Amino acid sequence: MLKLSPSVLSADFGHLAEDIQIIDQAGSEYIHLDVMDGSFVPNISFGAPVIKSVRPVSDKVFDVHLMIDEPVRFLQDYKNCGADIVTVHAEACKHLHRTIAAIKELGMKAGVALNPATPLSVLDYVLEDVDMILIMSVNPGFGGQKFIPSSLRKITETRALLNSRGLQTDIQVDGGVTLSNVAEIIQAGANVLVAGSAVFKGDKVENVKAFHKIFSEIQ
Ligand SMILES: O=C(CO)[C@H](O)[C@H](O)COP(=O)(O)O
Repeated sequence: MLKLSPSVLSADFGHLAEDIQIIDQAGSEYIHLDVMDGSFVPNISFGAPVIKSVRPVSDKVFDVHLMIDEPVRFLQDYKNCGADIVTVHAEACKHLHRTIAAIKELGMKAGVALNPATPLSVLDYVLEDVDMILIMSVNPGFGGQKFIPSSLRKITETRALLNSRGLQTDIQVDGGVTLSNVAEIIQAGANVLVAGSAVFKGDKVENVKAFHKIFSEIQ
């Protein structure tokens, strides 16, 4: 099933709770929360206290993308603030296998994100343990960037690898996803689509509906 995960990085932080309620009521399946530490990525966003403060406004899946160094240090905080899925970057973990196991031991789903230059092969020995693979289609740190075209081949190769092992793991794509390119991203094999500016710029409800219209034409 195709799922839309609007990235609140592009929301109005002064009205974050209201913006989350709007995209929830418009039908978004997930809420994507981008945590940035100013070290792993060149930007700082928000952390567990902010997520905890907006958790009561929505029952949707809180899909937390940790763009932070050594995220294993903070997993308990993300469990406590109500994260359902925690995605860590392969590049940010000294011990990726241990970090995935720790996320699952806390009762959350484990995602692993790959930056545009990171090969799929880093997942070879953890593939069976991962609930979601996040293919970054921009260099992480900022919203509103352009989709990197080589990401399409990476998505195709990820789906082929999963199929070859009989796995139906979710493939999430994040960065530069728009109403114009989402169909080809899905056709390449993605099923969880993150969109920041394409949802929050303009009419949020109409934008969510427009993504879902495309999803229904493909499904
Ligand atoms: O992880 C991110 C940036 O690191 C954001 O989720 C992503 O960039 C979404 O923004 P947009 O859809 O505007 O590209």
